[in-house]
Amino acid sequence: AEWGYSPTNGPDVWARLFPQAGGARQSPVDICTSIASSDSNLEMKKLTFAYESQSDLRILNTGHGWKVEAPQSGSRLEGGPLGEDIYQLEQFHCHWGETSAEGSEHTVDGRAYAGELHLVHWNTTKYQSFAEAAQHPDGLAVLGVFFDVGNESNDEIEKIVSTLSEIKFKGQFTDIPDVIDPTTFLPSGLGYWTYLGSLTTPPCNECVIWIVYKEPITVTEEQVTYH
Ligand SMILES: NS(=O)(=O)c1nccs1
Ligand SMILES: [Zn+2]
Repeated sequence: AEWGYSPTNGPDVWARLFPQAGGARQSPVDICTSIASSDSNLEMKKLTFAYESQSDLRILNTGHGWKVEAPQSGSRLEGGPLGEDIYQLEQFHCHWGETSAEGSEHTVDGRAYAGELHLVHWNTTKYQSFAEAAQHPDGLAVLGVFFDVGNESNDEIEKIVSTLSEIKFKGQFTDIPDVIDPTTFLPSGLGYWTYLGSLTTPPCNECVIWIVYKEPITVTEEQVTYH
């Protein structure tokens, strides 16, 4: 039985097929800004990231959005809530909705954004592979960036969504000819919320250190709704 978002295969029944979905640190969550506490340690150990630019990345229609496979041995995400470990980019993907009124996974004080980009990294200091890292509580680090709908389109996102007409069906993939630099997906304001959570889709492993940026990036309606 394929998991999805309908009443018979959606999040409320995932725990039947994927036991971890019934766990104590499940994502996504609603971020209640009034009870989020600031942590001076995080300010001391700044979160730093370094990405390579890559071309000919493969993009996949996951059936729930798009996913770009982007294993980058030269990338590094470290500091902030990540202790002494170095995390490496594995892939990035997007969650969106039928309309721009909803689509993000995390919400902020009950408010959903039009979509949410996830940059998925794994702990290469402690583990030998993405799959192994996903079995440990500090295995993955995912950067979440909210999409806000506005008048200006995002050029980097355009390079990605312009290929979607070639992969209309689940399981199809194609190459993105353009050079993609993941750094350009990040907002200018680097304030973030962080918490210990899980993969937001099955198998919902409780292995993710979440880092959700406060500032959304702006995209156009077309860039964040599937037709
Ligand atoms: N949406 S997520 O980044 O938590 C994720 N789920 C499965 C692999 S990566
Ligand atoms: Zn995701």
